[in-house]
Amino acid sequence: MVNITELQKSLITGLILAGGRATRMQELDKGLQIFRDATLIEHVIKRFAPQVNSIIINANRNQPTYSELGYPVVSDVRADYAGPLAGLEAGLLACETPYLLTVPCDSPFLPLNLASKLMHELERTNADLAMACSGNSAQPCLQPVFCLIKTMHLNRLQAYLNGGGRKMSGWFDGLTMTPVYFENETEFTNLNTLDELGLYSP
Ligand SMILES: Nc1nc2c(ncn2[C@@H]2O[C@H](COP(=O)(O)OP(=O)(O)OP(=O)(O)O)[C@@H](O)[C@H]2O)c(=O)[nH]1
Ligand SMILES: [Mg+2]
Repeated sequence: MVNITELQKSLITGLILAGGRATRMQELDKGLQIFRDATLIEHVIKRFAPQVNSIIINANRNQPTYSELGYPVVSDVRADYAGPLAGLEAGLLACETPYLLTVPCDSPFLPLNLASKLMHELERTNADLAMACSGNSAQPCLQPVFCLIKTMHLNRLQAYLNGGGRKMSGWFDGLTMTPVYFENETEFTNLNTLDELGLYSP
C-alpha cells in the first residue's frame, strides 16, 4: 500500500463530474439522488475529499444546491451537454494546482487509495496522465472518468473538443497515459438507473 504524502496531495485538485443528463435515470440530477443515507455526491465527497487538496464540482443543473455542499461549482463552458470531456474542460479551466483528479458523481464506492496509486504511478512513469483500470494487464478495463491529469494539458483537450472530438479515450492521443490497476472492480460500480440505486441499498 502506497501512501500519498502531504506534498503530493497539495498538488491535486479533485473534480467531481456531475454535469450529465442522466437519461438512464429519467433525467433526474444523478448526484442529488438519495442512495442509502445520503445523496450520491455526498458519498463520493466522503471518500474523495481526504485524498485531494480541494474539490471542484462540475454541474449543469441545480448549481445552488450543489454549492450548499461547500465547494466551488463550475458549469460546462460549451453548450449542449458535450459529454464528460466538457466537464473535464470546465474543471481544468478552474484548476489552480498542477494536477487534476476526476471522479464521477455516481460512484459511491470509489477507491480510498485512488489518488495515492495514480500519483505514485504518474510520477514513477513520468506520464502525462494516469488512468484507473480494473481487471489486470491480460484483461484490462479502463475507467476513463477516474483519471489524474497534468493541468497543463488543457490546451490539447480544448483542441480535441473544438475539432468535434467527444471520446473520453480519444482526447489524449499523443500524450503518454499510464494505466493503473485496481483489484477490486466493485469500487468502480456506478449507478445509472433508479433500479440500480435500489439494488445496492441494504
Ligand atoms: N459536464 C458534463 N458531464 C457529463 C456530460 N455527460 C456525462 N457527464 C458526466 O460524465 C460521467 C459519466 O457519464 P454517465 O454515467 O454516462 O452519466 P450521464 O451521461 O449523466 O447518464 P446517461 O445519460 O444515462 O448516460 C457522469 O459523472 C456524468 O455526470 C456532459 O454533457 N457534461
Ligand atoms: Mg452518459
